[in-house]
Amino acid sequence: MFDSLQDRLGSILNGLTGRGALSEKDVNAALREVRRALLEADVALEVVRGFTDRVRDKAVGAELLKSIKPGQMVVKIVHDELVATLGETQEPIDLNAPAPVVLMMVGLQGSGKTTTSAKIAKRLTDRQRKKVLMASLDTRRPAAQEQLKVLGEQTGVTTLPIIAGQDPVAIASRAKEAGKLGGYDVVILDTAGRTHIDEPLMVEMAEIKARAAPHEILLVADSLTGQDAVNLARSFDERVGITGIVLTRVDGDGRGGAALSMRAVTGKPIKLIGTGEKMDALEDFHPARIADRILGMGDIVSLVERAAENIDAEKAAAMAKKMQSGKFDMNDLADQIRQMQKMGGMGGMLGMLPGIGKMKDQIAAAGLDDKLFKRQLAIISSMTAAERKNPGILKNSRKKRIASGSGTSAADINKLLKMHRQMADVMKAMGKGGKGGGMMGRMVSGLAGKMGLPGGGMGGMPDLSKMDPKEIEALAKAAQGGGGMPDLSALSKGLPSGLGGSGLPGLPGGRGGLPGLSGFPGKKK
Ligand SMILES: Nc1nc2c(ncn2[C@@H]2O[C@H](COP(=O)(O)OP(=O)(O)OP(=O)(O)O)[C@@H](O)[C@H]2O)c(=O)[nH]1
Repeated sequence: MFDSLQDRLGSILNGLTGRGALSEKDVNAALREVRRALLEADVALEVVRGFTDRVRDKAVGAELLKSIKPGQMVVKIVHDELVATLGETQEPIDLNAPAPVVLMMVGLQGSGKTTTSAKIAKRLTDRQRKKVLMASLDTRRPAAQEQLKVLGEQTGVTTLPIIAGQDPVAIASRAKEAGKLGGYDVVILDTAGRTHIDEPLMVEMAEIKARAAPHEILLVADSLTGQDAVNLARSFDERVGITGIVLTRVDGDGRGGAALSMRAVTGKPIKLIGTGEKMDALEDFHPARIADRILGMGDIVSLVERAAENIDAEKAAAMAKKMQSGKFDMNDLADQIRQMQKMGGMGGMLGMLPGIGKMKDQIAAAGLDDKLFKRQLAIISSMTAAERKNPGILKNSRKKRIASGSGTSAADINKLLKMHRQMADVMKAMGKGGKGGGMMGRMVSGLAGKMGLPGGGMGGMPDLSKMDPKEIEALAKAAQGGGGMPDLSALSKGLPSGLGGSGLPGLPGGRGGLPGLSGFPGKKK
């Protein structure tokens, strides 16, 4: 399964992984090969285009991680994009409805509908202890109802007794009624197929749907038919409305085009895959596992994931050092803001402190949420590299340009600059007198810990109780006024007694550059 694609992608990406540097040209050349490989695997053209475009965008803009070669990064990007294309998460059959839950199986003749119905029935019986009733609605092919009966006997699943001459819609009604009366959890309706989609088939499906009110309509499609399977899914969805797809004969499909295109083209999830003729040859469709199988480079993917985690911790440590030396430019400020965003913004950060979680709504209402960070980041990214390094050179005319470039006002820019100046001052002051990285350093490494990264103290939260009260006081004083950051000294008044202060927070302090932490506890009793 996916063998040929695995071989092709493997050799293309292997050619990249060993190299120390990659140019845009290298990436483009590799992506051309990837594109060809996907097309040869019968992946839909529109899916291939979107896929390679997104990989290119991400690969070109990717932040290079120390200890990771650029090619390895590309492998990870391709992997993630495969997972996204396949649908991200596994979607099980949904049985969340009043019993009996009706599953309607639709598809063309010979796609594996009857076999799959029995496989699903067996799985629900064995794994989920469901009481399942199966009914064949195929009155066209003489042996069809008998075939399901035999499979039912084989798997120990009850089938609806056959009444000769009854039409499909009547059988559907009878099955549902029998399901109700017999206390069944699930009723599976195996509908008739055709060699191709035609009007009578669609009319019949619509009538059965109206009568049986199925909770799931699962299209059974043959993986080996590639793009035809995808087009079939689209047509069935338009006419009948499907809720999911079961792809059969995946065991014989070396190309995988249907599996890869289905979700992106139809928007409907592949829920299960058939991997053989035996009754237990049915597997959940896990996008991440399928991507692993297609790419066969699991080691590299997890290597990059680990490195990305470490880099955050390293960044935090480097930031602490920078702050100590007082070299804190607009790039560093942007990094800080991004860190805060990662933590879920001001609300998210405060939510980690005991007793403050409830204030989140007030913080959001006061506009101190992500929007503020976004505005601040927009301002910084509208500056030139030189301005970011040394914001002191910004003239009023440039401020106006930046304001219009970032959709803000000159006042916003002044606030941000003031905030930066004050933060830099505080860092410098703390760096001189500070020990062990200063408060901000500890805060940063504390936050890193909270994110599950190495280097955090006290379960990751900045351990304010161990901090020198003078340090906090100095920071708070220097931080008053200016800037667009919230003044936490006001917030802290609302902290429960154990954390100092009383009464409700007077939100927002608003003028504070850096959060005024004066109200935080100095030492624990
Ligand atoms: N290798 C393999 N064979 C399968 C799979 N699913 C079904 N088959 C085989 O495909 C053949 C046709 O399956 P059926 O279940 O009879 O197909 P159907 O869609 O019900 O066909 P009609 O009843 O004619 O509409 C059978 O021989 C199955 O054993 C699968 O996942 N892998």
